Amino acid sequence: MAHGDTTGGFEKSPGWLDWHDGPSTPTFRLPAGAVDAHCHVFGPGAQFPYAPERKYTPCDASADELFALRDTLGFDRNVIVQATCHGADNRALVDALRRSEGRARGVATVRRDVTGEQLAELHDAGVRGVRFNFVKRLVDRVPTDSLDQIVAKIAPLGWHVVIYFEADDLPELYEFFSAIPTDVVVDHMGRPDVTKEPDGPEFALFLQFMRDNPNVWTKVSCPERLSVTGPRALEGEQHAYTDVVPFARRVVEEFPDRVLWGTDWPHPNLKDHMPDDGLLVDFIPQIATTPQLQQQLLVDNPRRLYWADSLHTAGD
Ligand SMILES: O=C(O)/C=C(\CC(=O)C(=O)O)C(=O)O
Repeated sequence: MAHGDTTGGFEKSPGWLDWHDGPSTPTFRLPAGAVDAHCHVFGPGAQFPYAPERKYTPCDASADELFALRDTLGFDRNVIVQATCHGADNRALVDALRRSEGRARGVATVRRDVTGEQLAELHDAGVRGVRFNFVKRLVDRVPTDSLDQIVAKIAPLGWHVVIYFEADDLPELYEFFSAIPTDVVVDHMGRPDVTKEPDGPEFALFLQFMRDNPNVWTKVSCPERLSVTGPRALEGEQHAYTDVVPFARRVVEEFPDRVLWGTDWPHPNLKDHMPDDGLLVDFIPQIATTPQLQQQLLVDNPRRLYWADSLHTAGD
C-alpha cells in the first residue's frame, strides 16, 4: 500500500497533500530523550474509520509510520493528539499508545457523557489530556458549553486541557480560557497572523494571556502552517519560515519552562506545500537558540507534563 492511500472506502478530501515520503536526516541533533509533543495518527481507515462528523478526510498515517518517523528524526517519544477527523472515537489513538511501549502519551477528545470507567481506560493507555477544538472550520460547534463538565471529570486524574483556537478568537475567549483550573496547553501559539508585528496588539494579547495564567503552556509548533513568506522547509532549506521565528522565539525566551514543540506530522489540511520533517527539526535552533532552551523545550517540559508519573520508563 502506498503511503498516500486512504483505506476503508474513504476518499481523501480534494487537494489533500500527503505527508513527505523520505524526510531528510536533520542537521540539528536533538537532545537525548527529545519528545515530538504534537503529532497525529490517522486510521488506517480500514481499521479505524474516520468520524462521520469530520470536516476533512486525510490520507492514512499509521502508528507504525509515526514511529518510523520518530526514529528517523531522532526523537525518543511522541505525544499523539486526537484530530477532529476521528471525532471523539479515540480507538486509533489508544491503539498507537498501547503499541508504543510507554514511548507515547496521548491527548484525547471526549464527550461530556464520558464515564469514569472510559477515562480510566484512556489513562491506562497513556492519555494525559483532553483537546477542545475552537477552530470553526474544524467543528460544527465550538465546545464552550461542554468544557466545564469535562474538565470536572478529568481534573482529578491530573490531566490537562489542550485548546486550539485562532488569534482572532482570543479576545472573546480570554476570560473563559483563564477560568480553566487545570494546566492548559495552547496549540501553535494560538495561531498568530505573522503578517502582523510580533510587538503588535494581537500577539501582545497572547503573551499577556500566558503572563496572566501561569498554568498556560503553548506549543511553538507549526511554522509551516503559520508562515506566509517562507522559505519552505524543502530542498535543504536551513532557515525556513523566517516570518514565524520572532513570534516563537519571543515565547520560548519569556516562558522557557512552559513551551513544547512538535512536528504536527502528518500535517493535516496544509494547502500550500508539505514540509520535509527533517528540515522542520532544523527549524528548532532558530527559535530555541541555546542548548539550555533546547533541553527545556524538547525534553524537560514535555516529560514534566506527560511522564511525571513514570520518569524512568523506556529511553531513560
Ligand atoms: O494538526 C493540527 O494541529 C491542525 C489542524 C488539524 C486539527 O487540529 C484537527 O483536525 O483536529 C488544522 O489546523 O487543520
